[in-house]
Amino acid sequence: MFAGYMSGLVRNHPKLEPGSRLMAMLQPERLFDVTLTSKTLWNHNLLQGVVIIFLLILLMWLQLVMSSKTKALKLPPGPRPWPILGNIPHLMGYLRPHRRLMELSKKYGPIMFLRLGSVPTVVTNSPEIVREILKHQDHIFCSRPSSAARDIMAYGGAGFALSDYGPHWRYLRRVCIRELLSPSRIQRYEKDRHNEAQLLVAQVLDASKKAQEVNLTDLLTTFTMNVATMMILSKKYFGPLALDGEQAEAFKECLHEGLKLFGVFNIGDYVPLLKPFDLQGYEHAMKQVKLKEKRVLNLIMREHYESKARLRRKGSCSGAAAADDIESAHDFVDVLMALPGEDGAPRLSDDTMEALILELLSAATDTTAVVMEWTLAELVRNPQMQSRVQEEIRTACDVGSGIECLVQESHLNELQYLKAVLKESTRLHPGGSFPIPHMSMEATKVAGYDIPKNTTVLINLMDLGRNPSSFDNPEEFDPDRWLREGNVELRDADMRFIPFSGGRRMCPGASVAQCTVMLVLARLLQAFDWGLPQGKEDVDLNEAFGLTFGLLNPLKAVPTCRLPPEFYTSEFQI
Ligand code: HEM
Repeated sequence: MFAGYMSGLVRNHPKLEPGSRLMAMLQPERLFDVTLTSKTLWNHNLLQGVVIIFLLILLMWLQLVMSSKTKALKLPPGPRPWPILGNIPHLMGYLRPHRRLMELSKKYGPIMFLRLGSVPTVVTNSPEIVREILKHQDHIFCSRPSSAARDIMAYGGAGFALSDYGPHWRYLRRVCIRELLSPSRIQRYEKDRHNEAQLLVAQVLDASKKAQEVNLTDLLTTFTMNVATMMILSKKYFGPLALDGEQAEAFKECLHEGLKLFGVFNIGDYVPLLKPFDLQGYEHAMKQVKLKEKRVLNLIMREHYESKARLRRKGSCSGAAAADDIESAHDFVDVLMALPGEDGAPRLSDDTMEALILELLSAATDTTAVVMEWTLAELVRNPQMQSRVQEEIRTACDVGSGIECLVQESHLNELQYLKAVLKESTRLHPGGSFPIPHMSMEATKVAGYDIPKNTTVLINLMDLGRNPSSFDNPEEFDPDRWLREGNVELRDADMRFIPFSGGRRMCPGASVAQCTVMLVLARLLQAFDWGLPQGKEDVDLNEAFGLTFGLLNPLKAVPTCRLPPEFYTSEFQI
């Protein structure tokens, strides 16, 4: 969520020294990602320039007043803030700010205080501090900071992933878990996951016939997108057998652009006096995305309203009761529409439903795809581990006489080594750089330090999982460490790594995500041996930086069929 930090600002200057970084930043065309708005502002509007300078002086004065107040507090250690920009210059020029924060944590310790513009921020990489924040003081650290992205693209946080903590969040989260993410609901969509996974295998086979290597990143993203839309909208948008190509393209585009913009560092969120000027042009871009989102979501809502109306007409013609309740809902959107409010009115507004659909799709797709991508990347570079997983699958699926059946969700519990591989992969390569930021709802103390009200909390997931105080040889990919510990489940009670975060804001999609990831990994490994493309000696394990946290370069690998031909064309239905 907090991805993209300063990369958007000084993307072209990764090697600048700290002093020159600031100078580069203060040059308007570099600081503000040359856009139409910035050009207009700086080149043609002297008056606005004067207003900005006046506002900056005002801000400096306000900061002086504020800092005299916070001097009385014992804040966690951190680099000394600059006027107005606070610690923003300490992060500038780094393409991967989570790595820069790892460096700073080495200097300042497990809990670090940064002032990003005017936003107080705590950064941690320590399981003790994480437990303090997400377990013992979860009731204090469970709200979300506001941002232009939330206000513009996410309907002001009308869904629940980005909403402030309170009754609205509680109600929507409960509905989503009950109607979409409970064990019985997850089971209901098993057939869709099975079919999509089988189609993925067929696609790999197809792609491998055309070119030796396969772009797994693309295939996995399409797969997760379809699984999510089938679950939420009962409609498949992408790849073979998909419906409505035009709508799919529009959908893909706005989800993709939206996620990208959620990851940028929008200076107006941190220096509020600059907000009205939209100096980087991000807010303008967000408004454009919002228009696209609205068009797609309105269409989805209209289709659902029309199908409800058709059902109602059919019901009244045949004398049957109108199909307007949760019991007869066809998909999750129907459920949302049927939630009872006061006096028979619908409980949720169209905006709230649209916000929910959007955030569930965004939360479910890229995260799941990148977790699969990293795990496969590790297995491609570790052929012995790959063979061990395949042997485990073969044993679990053995139906006698050396014949293997297709691996199903019912086999997944037996695949302990695959679970350990997945766990180790998410420890080293979490789905995102930080969980969605939390915000303190009142002033408190953590590890003896004062934490002011409205402090944003960033848990550096990669740094946490590689903390040498938690693991021996933390940089090494060693799935056996979990077998030695005797726990291959993704939840770590000590919070030494938290792929799904923890506390009341913990990812509600964790179970369906694990089941989907395990199934796809098992299918792809049962069906194929995966090798490096010709001429490649290793997989490039550099991570991209963004809202989610995939490989910098798409994962390409060479599949070789392992099983008899009929396996690849087996029936889709189970
Ligand atoms: C492997 C895949 C996934 C990973 C790694 C992942 C990870 C996360 C993380 C780290 C958070 C932030 C929690 C926090 O704020 O402390 C989160 C929140 C969330 N996730 Fe996931 N997630 C995954 C899949 C899914 C799926 C499949 C869904 C839904 C179908 C989903 C829905 C959500 C929602 C709605 C939130 C916001 C929760 C709230 O604010 O109360 N996620 N996820």
